[in-house]
Amino acid sequence: MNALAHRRFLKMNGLGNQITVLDLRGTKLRVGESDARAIAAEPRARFDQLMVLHDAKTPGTDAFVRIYNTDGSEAGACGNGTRCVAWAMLADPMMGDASKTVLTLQTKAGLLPARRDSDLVFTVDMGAPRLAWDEIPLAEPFHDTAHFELQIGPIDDPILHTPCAVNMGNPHAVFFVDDPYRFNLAQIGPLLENHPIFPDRANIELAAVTAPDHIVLRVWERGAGITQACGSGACAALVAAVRRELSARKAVVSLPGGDLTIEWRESDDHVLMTGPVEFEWEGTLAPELFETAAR
Ligand SMILES: N[C@@H](CCC[C@H](N)C(=O)O)C(=O)O
Repeated sequence: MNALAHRRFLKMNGLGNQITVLDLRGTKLRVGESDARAIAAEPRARFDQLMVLHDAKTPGTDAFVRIYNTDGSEAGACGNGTRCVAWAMLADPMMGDASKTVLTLQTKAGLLPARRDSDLVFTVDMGAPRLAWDEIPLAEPFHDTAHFELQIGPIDDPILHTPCAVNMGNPHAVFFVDDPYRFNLAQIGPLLENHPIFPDRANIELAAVTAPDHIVLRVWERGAGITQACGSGACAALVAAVRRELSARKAVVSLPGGDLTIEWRESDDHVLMTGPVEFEWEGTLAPELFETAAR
């Protein structure tokens, strides 16, 4: 039997971004790509991102977190998922430590300190954006990653040819448009995500700056498709808007699932994301899940 069978999971969401939290601390268990895909296919455990907690690897951190997309691929950061994990580790009756209000998670992209602001609202320090072409990464050495030319045959709308690239623990390409809702994101998302200029693929953002402190955003997520919200995408959109001199360093980013407040702090270059979480239910992983996936 798959060793993950019968493990408890928490089903949560951050602004409708579907998050499942699985606590494997104190074990040597690991989630493989096919395990992640099997869990994503289970209606009660279904996720856009699976946040898997492992024992901390570094002194001063509370857990090492591996992040999986629905296609089984791994991501370096997940803003909405980090808020959900923070809730689980601070407030869940089984695994939470209610005496604490702050914690630091480590992912393969770095450290993510999180703070509980109120019952269901958390702020995550998403770190400093990485902006050099080879850090995003891009396949070609563009000097100005804030404004580079992207040729894409089947898409003839010139507005979709000049993105701003930002790495927020994962690669993002932000396209500034008049109205994100006028585009067929399901059609253009996969074409842009898999464009050869993005060797690690990319999350695709359509952003409209409606005021210096307000951005309307839709996201096509690498490995997960259209989601109701993407925390790192909201951070990338704000950073891109500042780089293009379109917005202030602090703004509300409105996604289909709701609003995040994002600040790109001048003092240390870090990006702070504040938003809510919602606990939906808990369950245990059924053994049949993995048997079906193995066939
Ligand atoms: N929804 C997330 C981002 C998840 C990772 C992304 N799909 C990737 O593979 O880079 C968020 O809230 O940041």
